[in-house]
Amino acid sequence: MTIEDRGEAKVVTHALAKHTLTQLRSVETEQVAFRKGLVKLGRICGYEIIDGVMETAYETIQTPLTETTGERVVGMDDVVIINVLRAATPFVEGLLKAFPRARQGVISASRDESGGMDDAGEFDIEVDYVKLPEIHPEDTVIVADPMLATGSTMATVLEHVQEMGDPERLLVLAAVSAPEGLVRLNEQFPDVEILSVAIDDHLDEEGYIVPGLGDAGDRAFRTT
Ligand SMILES: O=P(O)(O)OC[C@H]1O[C@H](OP(=O)(O)OP(=O)(O)O)[C@H](O)[C@@H]1O
Ligand SMILES: O=c1cc[nH]c(=O)[nH]1
Ligand SMILES: [Mg+2]
Repeated sequence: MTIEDRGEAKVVTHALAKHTLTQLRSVETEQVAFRKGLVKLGRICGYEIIDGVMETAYETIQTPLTETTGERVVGMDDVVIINVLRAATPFVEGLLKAFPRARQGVISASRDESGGMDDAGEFDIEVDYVKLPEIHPEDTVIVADPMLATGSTMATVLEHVQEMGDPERLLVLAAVSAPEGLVRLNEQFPDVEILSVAIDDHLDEEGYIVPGLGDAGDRAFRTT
């Protein structure tokens, strides 16, 4: 099993996930490699969710030669993936390789960085576009965003997602999380499972994760 429960979050410890995240962290990694790295990490995390979070069931099948027992992942057709624009777009592209039939939602939510963090360590969040599917009781919902910093964006997104229904599992998937964001989400959304490839050290005074990987959206989209 390459998912470890660290209390505040489950951590994806697969060697290829760590390797890929290290490439993403490096300042030498330019836009195309950065974007491809996020796609790759999304695919690895998708496979890890299948292996470490979802369940399998046995069933009898007929091969061309004989009847035998096979194993299938339960609920592959009941997966919903939410793309938090914009940095999650390549991450979600990778996740979709693991869950090609997922129903998808899109929400544009981003930090208003003009006023900085407030005294509580939070940002105002601008929500420009919301298109989420209905969520059913049997669903596994994965809300993907590579960066979980103060948790302001994800808290806003989760409020919108919860309005769409009550799924069997609600997962937040991040590449890098800060302790501050994990504390906030665990307090505000105790039933949400958080999965991250890394839990970093702290946030700097501008709300960036340290050591982190910088601004994921800017690096993937070549903006400043
Ligand atoms: O936990 P928080 O403090 O809310 O920070 C995390 C958010 O910041 C980044 O998005 P950003 O606002 O930079 O938007 P972008 O994806 O368009 O770059 C990131 O992709 C998260 O959505
Ligand atoms: O470190 C951070 C924090 C928020 N958003 C990012 O892209 N990076
Ligand atoms: Mg950004």
